[in-house]
Amino acid sequence: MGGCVTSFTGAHRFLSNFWPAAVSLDHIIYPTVEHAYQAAKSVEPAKRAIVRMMPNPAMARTAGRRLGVRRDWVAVKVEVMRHLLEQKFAAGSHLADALDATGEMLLEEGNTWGDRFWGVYGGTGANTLGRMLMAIRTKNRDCEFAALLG
Ligand SMILES: Nc1nc(O)c(N)c(N[C@@H]2O[C@H](COP(=O)(O)O)[C@@H](O)[C@H]2O)n1
Repeated sequence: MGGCVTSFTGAHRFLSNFWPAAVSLDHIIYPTVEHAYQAAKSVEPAKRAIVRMMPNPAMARTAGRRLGVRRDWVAVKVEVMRHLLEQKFAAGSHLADALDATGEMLLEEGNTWGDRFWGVYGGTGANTLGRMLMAIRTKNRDCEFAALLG
């Protein structure tokens, strides 16, 4: 199955970081990747707790953006995101199955909020989130193949 997912909406909403999925950050569980990613901007447990308690991911994002980021944030944020997404789409989970069902489709978080780092806005962007999801999709398949071979 080729083609392209150009926004994480509708049937592909589960690809968004706003989708409910319990993930762990430093042994604390967060309700969505967005909650955990935004909390990770700070190393202070009290600030992380404020983000974790937000009732929805949009509010977690707003709260996270007000934290003031840790000094190494730019250096670590991609690895933080990868760590969280690997949990969300852990091989064998129903979300991993849904990701696998996207076949060979190009995954792009086309967006209206101007994000050209994680997604694509106005036809351009690094699409870092989409590329990570496609890499996890491939990795999960490789693991499954390796397990079949024993
Ligand atoms: N679904 C969704 N709705 C929005 O309104 C968004 N802004 C996003 N983007 C997500 O925000 C995170 C990046 O936040 P920072 O710019 O680093 O503060 C990342 O998870 C994007 O996917 N998504």
